[in-house]
Amino acid sequence: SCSTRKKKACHLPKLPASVPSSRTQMASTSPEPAATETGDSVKIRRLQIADRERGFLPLLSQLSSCPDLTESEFAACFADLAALGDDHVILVAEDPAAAPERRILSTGCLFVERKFLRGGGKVGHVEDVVVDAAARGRGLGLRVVRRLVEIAKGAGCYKVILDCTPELRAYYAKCGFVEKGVQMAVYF
Ligand SMILES: CC(=O)SCCNC(=O)CCNC(=O)[C@H](O)C(C)(C)COP(=O)(O)OP(=O)(O)OC[C@H]1O[C@@H](n2cnc3c(N)ncnc32)[C@H](O)[C@@H]1OP(=O)(O)O
Repeated sequence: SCSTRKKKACHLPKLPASVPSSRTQMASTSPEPAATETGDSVKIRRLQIADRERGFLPLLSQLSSCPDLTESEFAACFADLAALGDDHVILVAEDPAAAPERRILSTGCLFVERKFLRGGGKVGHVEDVVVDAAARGRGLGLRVVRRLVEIAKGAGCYKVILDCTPELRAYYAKCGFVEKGVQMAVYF
C-alpha cells in the first residue's frame, strides 16, 4: 500500500548513475513520438509529480478504486516508483488545451520483470490502461499501449503480457496482442 511505500520512501537507496535523480519526472528511455502524430496536440510522456493536479487520479478511478491521495502520499508513491527507473514506466497522454485539472486523458503502465529463465530474460507487464470516457475512440488507448510495447522491446523484453476482460480482446488485438493462456488471481 502507499502508506507502506511512504515509510520505505524515506530510506531509499542511492540511485544508480543511470537513473536520473529528478524527483519530479520519471526517467525517459527514448524520444517520445511527435505531438502531432494523431493530428492533435495530445502528447504522450512519462508521469510527472505535477500530474496529481492534472487529473491523473480521477482518471485512474475510471478503471478501478482509486481514493484520493494527499500531496505527500502521492509524492511518496511517486518516489518509490521513480526509484525503479526504467523497470516501471508510467505513461500519460496530456492535452495542453484542456482545463488544467483535466489534462491527463490517458495512462498506461509497463512493469519490467527480471527472470533467471531465458538467460536472465525480461518480461514486460502492461497494467492500468485507461482513457478518459470523453476521449475514447480517438486512438489514445492504442497510442499509449503501442508506446509501452515499444519501450518493452527496447528494454530487451522477450514478451509483453497483460490481463483483461473478454470484452477487451478486440482492442488489445488492435494493439498487437494475441490470446494466450488463462488469467487466474487470488484477491486479498
Ligand atoms: C491491462 C489493462 O489495464 S486492461 C484495462 C483496460 N482499461 C479499461 O477497460 C478502462 C475503460 N476503457 C478505456 O479506458 C478505453 O475504452 C480503452 C483503454 C479500453 C480503449 O481506449 P480508446 O482510446 O477508446 O481506444 P482506441 O481509440 O485507441 O481504439 C483502438 C482500436 O481498438 C478498438 N477498440 C477500442 N475499444 C474497444 C472495445 N472495448 N472493444 C472492441 N474494440 C475496441 C477501436 O475501435 C480501435 O479500432 P480501429 O483502429 O479499427 O478504429
